[in-house]
Amino acid sequence: MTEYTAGGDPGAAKPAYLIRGVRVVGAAPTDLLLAGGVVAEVGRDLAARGARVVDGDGLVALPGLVDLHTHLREPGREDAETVESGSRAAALGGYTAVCAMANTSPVADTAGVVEQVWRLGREAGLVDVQPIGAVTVGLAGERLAELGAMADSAARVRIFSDDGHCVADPKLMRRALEYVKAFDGVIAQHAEEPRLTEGAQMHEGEVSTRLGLTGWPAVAEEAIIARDVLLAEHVGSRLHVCHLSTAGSVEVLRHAKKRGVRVTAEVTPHHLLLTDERAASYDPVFKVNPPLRTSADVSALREALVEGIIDIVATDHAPHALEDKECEWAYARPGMLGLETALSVLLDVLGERWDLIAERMSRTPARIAGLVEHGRNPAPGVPANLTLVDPAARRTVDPSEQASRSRNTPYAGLTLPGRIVATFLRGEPTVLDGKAVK
Ligand SMILES: NC(=O)N[C@@H](CC(=O)O)C(=O)O
Repeated sequence: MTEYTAGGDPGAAKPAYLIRGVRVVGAAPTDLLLAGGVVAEVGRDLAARGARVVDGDGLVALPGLVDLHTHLREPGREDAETVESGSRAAALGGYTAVCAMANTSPVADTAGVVEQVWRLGREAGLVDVQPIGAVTVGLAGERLAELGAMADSAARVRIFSDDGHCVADPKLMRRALEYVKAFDGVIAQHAEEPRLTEGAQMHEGEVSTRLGLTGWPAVAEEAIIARDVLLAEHVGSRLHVCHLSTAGSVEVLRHAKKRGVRVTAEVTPHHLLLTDERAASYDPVFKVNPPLRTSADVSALREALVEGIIDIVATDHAPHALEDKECEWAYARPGMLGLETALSVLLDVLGERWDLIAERMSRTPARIAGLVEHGRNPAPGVPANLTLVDPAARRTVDPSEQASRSRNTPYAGLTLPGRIVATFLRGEPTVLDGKAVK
């Protein structure tokens, strides 16, 4: 009887894996044989034939998670994160692909920088790292970056974003939307009208008034989304809205989708769980852009995610070095870690709605990013990118246990459901028994 291996040169053959008795979304427990980089067989009581056996009893198999919004900080701030440390954090969080934001130093606004990030991702080999290119040179909002050269590069960039900054100039935004149509690209907008958020420290509302901190009004986000869906409709191009955070934004999006505008949107785990009341602690770990909003916003975001008005969950994983976070609120950088806790937060927020979780955290983000190897339910012949979750486990978040180089998780001390037991990238484990393999 032939022995299963991962294929290729027999001398260098990688072991095959047999996952026994795992629950695949929407189906009864089954065995999954991973060999040759793909799911080779699905069925009951498969013979191991040399494959390494993983006990899937009580576990759920999801298509590997896909994050459309990750800050990896390399090049430039390797003290906060590297492509490798961020990739490891992602794998431990159940991800098999992440899209790396362009606000590095130098900015990822040329073919050279996006290729560098892409190559570093391949070398780390823990998740597929798909670089996002900047929309404007140096994120300065003045001139379009080399979108075509980045699209034609080895990194094959399809998503462009000035995230951290809004493409505020409507003429430039229109041009960018027009330009990317040629290769079915998408502009991912950080929706923040800068004139309305000058000096802003937190959400503008009752809590900011009480604390005496300058507010970031909801309308600063909603006004840009309203403008951009109209521009996207006019041009017939694809718009993606980053980290949507207000109830009003949901209504604008609902209207745009009803009109058939080609718009998609993401929400972060933290905007689904935390509110602006956290700012009362003056702990800068809760400072983020866009800011934490009210409980009414949180409810609206949850409903919109279930309904599909919001298409996906994206982490906005934003690692920051200690000196950028352990300081006075006003001086702290905005941003929170997200990769290693996202699935647990979603289980807490949605409960065990596995098909919905697979849709919002894997299948749809893969489709938006054009990552055809990802976001597919395990079936014979499908690339073996998947993650195994133990839904019965609970864990208390400890910042010192994060694989990220940074410690700025807003969930420290919080007990959350679910644990990632294993992650497979093209049939090879990046995480086994809850630990990174390399
Ligand atoms: N989301 C954040 O709070 N921070 C982001 C950039 C940004 O959107 O400001 C970062 O890069 O740190």
